[in-house]
Amino acid sequence: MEAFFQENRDSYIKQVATFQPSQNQAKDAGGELREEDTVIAARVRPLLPNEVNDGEVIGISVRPEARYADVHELRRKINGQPRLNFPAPQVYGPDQTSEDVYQDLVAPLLPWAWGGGISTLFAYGQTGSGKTYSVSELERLAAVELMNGDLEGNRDVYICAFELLGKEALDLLNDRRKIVVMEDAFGESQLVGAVEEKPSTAEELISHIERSMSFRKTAPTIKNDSSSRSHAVCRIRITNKDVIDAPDGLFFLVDLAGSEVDRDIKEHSRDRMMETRDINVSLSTLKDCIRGRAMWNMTSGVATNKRAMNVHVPFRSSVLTKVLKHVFDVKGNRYCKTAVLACVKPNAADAGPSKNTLRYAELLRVSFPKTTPALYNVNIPSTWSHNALTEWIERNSGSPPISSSILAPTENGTQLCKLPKGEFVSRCLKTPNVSPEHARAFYDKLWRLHIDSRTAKSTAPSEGSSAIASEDEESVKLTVPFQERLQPGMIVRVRLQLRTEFCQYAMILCPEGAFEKDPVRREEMMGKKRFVCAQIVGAVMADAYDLAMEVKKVIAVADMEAEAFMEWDPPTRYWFMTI
Ligand SMILES: Nc1ncnc2c1ncn2[C@@H]1O[C@H](COP(=O)(O)OP(=O)(O)OP(=O)(O)O)[C@@H](O)[C@H]1O
Repeated sequence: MEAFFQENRDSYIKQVATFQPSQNQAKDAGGELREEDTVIAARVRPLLPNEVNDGEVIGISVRPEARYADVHELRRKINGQPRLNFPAPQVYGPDQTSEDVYQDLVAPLLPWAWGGGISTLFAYGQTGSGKTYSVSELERLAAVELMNGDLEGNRDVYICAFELLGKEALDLLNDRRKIVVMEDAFGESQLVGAVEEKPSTAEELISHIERSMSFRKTAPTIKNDSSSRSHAVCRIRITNKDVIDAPDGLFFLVDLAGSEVDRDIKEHSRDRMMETRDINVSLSTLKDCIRGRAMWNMTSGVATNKRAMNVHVPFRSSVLTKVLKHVFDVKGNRYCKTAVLACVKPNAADAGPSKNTLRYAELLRVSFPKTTPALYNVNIPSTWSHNALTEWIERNSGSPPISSSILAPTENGTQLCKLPKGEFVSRCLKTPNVSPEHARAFYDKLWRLHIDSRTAKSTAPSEGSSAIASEDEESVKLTVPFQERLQPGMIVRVRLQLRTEFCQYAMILCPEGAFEKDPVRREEMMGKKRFVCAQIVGAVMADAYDLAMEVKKVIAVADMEAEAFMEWDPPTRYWFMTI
């Protein structure tokens, strides 16, 4: 190939320089960069000075405005014709800086993690393509933004960094000591023995990042190319001090092992072959997980959720994806934002591996045919437009009403349901006089409605019927005083001393006398308008209630103050107040 390339070198250079894309290829191929939860981009690094000195030739041209990378592969029969065009939401060429990449790719991930969500950046590509260079620059920029930026709120930031080499996980902030990756009793991935630092300034955070990188490069026990054989993971954990029960935000920056499949063919050492096999398995599993997760993100927000139900994310198939369980486990119900940066060498000699890198990146892209938006249904938040959502917030957020313009300034129903709990509650708290309990209860209310709408059988109205009919019926019901609507299962607020404590809530079980055998006496008892009720007591969890069926009391309607709305939460087996 070398001789073949030398023979055709001049013709190749000429053809690449005069290459004109076809009309189709010249069109803008990208999608909306910021709207998607998973963004795939490519970065082609410059030819390095030593490569120029060695007479290497550029074989990939980038058209950022058309969002294409053209790979010019010299082949025996097709003389230097472009072989592959890579459409991506964004393609960065040698002239573009890490700041450019940061602004498009990483800047949107930070507020998401800051608000309690999960964000991940992966750098993929062959050895020497610029993965470590890009990730380290992006990490530095992110560190400055996190510690000195304009992100609002009271947060603590923690960092840990580790390397996955074969089946081992090594702590990059602790002399490459082994750490154990295991799932705890709650199904969370834990890094047992990993050191987590708590920087208080951007400089400290950067120095931890640099320290972890230096371990990767200079550890004496490992071979020179270890960085291309291991995945390096930097995990930034962000705790929300304003909303203490909100899940921590997580930001993973992952510098993946080099992607070339056949590098160990020459060496034939068993260990190396196994290592390569592990890397290939992990990169292939990663592809399935990123695609699966993107598909879940896309489909779980829509009314017909069959596709979301069928999505399989095989994160247990490799150590890398097991470590990143938070990112991929759809049972966690937390939405993730992911960016993948496919790093590419510009060299003509590497056109083959570069083509594979771009193909891999292309495989990560998930697109669904555009469908007509689902019909508005008051019970399905994913069908709510921004206006419908605004109205719903105003009518359902209790007293004082939560400001819809602060909670959801631009969002529609699907987007608000995806918002991490910490961010949702923090936004609610910006409305004066809204308490954290109020904000949390409102979050739970929306989230439960969303989950119910996803798990319920299709509740979409049949053709011709009004989508808001059920709401209308409920509204009519609510105009009748609650005393005239009393029925078993209804929860009421009472002004009685029920057990030892002053308990305010009880569930109606049946009218007093309902089981009386003597009809005359039954008639008399039922005429008294008294009901057998079960007491509802505070549970151990905040804002949760338990139904104490064993503590029954007969309560007169006159002692009932109002109807109360509580919702049964199957996972916790408690009742929660509906606002
Ligand atoms: N955008 C860029 N601008 C200038 N130099 C770059 C750029 N990207 C990478 N380089 C240089 O290219 C070389 C290889 O980059 P880097 O080490 O990041 O590759 P890598 O893909 O991480 O390789 P490995 O898999 O072996 O770790 C380095 O010398 C780096 O400084």
